[in-house]
Amino acid sequence: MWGVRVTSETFDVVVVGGGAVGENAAGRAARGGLSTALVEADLVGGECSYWACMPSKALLRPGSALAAARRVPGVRADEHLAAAEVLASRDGFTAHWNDAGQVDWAEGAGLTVVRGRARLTGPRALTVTTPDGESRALTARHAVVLCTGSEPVKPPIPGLADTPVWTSREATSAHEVPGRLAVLGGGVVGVEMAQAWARLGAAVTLIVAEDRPLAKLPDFAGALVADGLRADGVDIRLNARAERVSTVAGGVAVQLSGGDRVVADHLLVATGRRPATGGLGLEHVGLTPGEPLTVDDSGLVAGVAGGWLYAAGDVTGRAMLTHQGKYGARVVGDAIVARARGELDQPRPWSPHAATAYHAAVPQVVFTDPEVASVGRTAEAARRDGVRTRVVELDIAVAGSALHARDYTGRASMVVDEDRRVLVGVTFVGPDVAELLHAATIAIVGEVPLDRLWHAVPAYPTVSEVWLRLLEAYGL
Ligand SMILES: Cc1cc2nc3c(=O)[nH]c(=O)nc-3n(C[C@H](O)[C@H](O)[C@H](O)COP(=O)(O)OP(=O)(O)OC[C@H]3O[C@@H](n4cnc5c(N)ncnc54)[C@H](O)[C@@H]3O)c2cc1C
Ligand SMILES: NC(=O)c1ccc[n+]([C@@H]2O[C@H](COP(=O)([O-])OP(=O)(O)OC[C@H]3O[C@@H](n4cnc5c(N)ncnc54)[C@H](O)[C@@H]3O)[C@@H](O)[C@H]2O)c1
Repeated sequence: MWGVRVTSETFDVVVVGGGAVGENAAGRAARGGLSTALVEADLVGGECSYWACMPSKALLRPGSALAAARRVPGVRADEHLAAAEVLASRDGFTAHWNDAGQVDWAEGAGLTVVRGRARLTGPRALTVTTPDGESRALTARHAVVLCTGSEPVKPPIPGLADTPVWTSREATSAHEVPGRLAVLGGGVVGVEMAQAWARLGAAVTLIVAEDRPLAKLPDFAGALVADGLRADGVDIRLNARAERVSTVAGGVAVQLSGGDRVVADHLLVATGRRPATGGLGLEHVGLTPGEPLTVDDSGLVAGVAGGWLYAAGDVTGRAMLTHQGKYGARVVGDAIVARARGELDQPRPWSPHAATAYHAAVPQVVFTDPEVASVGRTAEAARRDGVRTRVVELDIAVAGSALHARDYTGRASMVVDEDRRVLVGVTFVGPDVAELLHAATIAIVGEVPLDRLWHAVPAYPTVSEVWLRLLEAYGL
């Protein structure tokens, strides 16, 4: 092409997308001795580091700590959050949106970092358009791994497309506390950001389409989180449908069905995400742009012959969580190395080359106050899978919880596969329950029989004694 310099390079593996997931896939491939390029269009580290997990938790943690202190008898925690310092601390956690540290890590791990936007041009072949407009043709001897993440979905609400709104990027990187913030969507982003900004001083209205926030989780989770948000002054509109969004003087207005109108300085649209598969050249390898990439448990993309195209993370549409995507990426990287050595055909479930946990035990924490920590299947999902279930559900009321906080309010449930007498799902809701979760993940992945779990004695007086209460309530 006139005026455009084209260079051509070959690597064993080319990973497209340098988010947490791409970094892990590339890191494992390089560790296995394969020459590996990591192509990133924006910041190495991706969404999680700069506009998602890290900044959102940096915004939430000070409020959780202050609320926790206030719940302990005898602690005088009269102070308010120092918003400017919280925002400055958040800026530190995002390294001020500078990826030099992560590029250093990648190069230290032996990766070649390629800056630019990649698209497939055919089997094992890509073109990268660099920030200065040059084209680099990359060829992969063994594998291309797509780790391009996800993008926010905006529902087709009249006026929304023409109104400037916040996505999670603005909500996690804003440098001022808004006076009034409206949040559309009662999912994980919606509840976390509603609480973070409410505790930093914003007047927050949360617009929820269902009868409770977090509607994908067991009922009690959404109910307890709604109580927590209301205690922070969040105005929650349940069963609310946004009919029109418009710009008004000084902000944004959301017209709700039933006649109510919410006016705010900013509107955060938090109505879900979809895999980012547009503009990737998928049509050149027989796939449909815009659709999620369906993968097998070793990460191989379905519908592509030759066993060279892999994907991991949000782009697959499987659980959109950093830890889960990184797990899938480790599996992909190791599977590519094993296949390059001729050591792998079909991976066995639970082997290092099969991301089997996706089917059984995906852990997630919603970092609100109270926290929601869940792993495995809900009772409904297990029943849909044909599992004969029994659910045990109770309040978290043990010596450890009483000591942990005055009027500790929390609830726990476990879903038991009655035929195998093992756990298939566990949910905890309450202050600081996040760290209880890994025990549940281990019990589910290990398929620990309840009769053996009975011998895992929780220390006294910890909140973990709720495990004992759950097993007693089951009948042990
Ligand atoms: C507000 C918010 C909070 C969250 N909090 C948590 C949390 O606490 N815990 C948790 O587990 N998960 C959390 N998540 C989810 C988590 O952020 C994602 O699951 C995770 O970032 C997915 O990682 P990824 O590498 O697949 O995608 P991404 O992080 O999106 O990375 C994809 C990368 O690919 C690059 N890219 C895309 N297309 C191209 C191309 N053609 N060429 C080159 N590069 C390209 C992008 O620039 C990007 O850097 C949160 C999400 C949001 C929105
Ligand atoms: N702590 C964490 O692990 C964490 C935190 C934030 C985000 N995430 C991940 O990021 C992804 C995206 O999060 P999210 O909250 O955007 O998606 P989500 O799918 O969790 O929730 C989207 C919400 O928007 C609602 N919604 C959709 N259309 C609507 C409309 N027209 N009007 C009103 N409400 C509408 C849905 O009912 C749902 O409650 C999720 O997969 C989540 O797991 C994880």
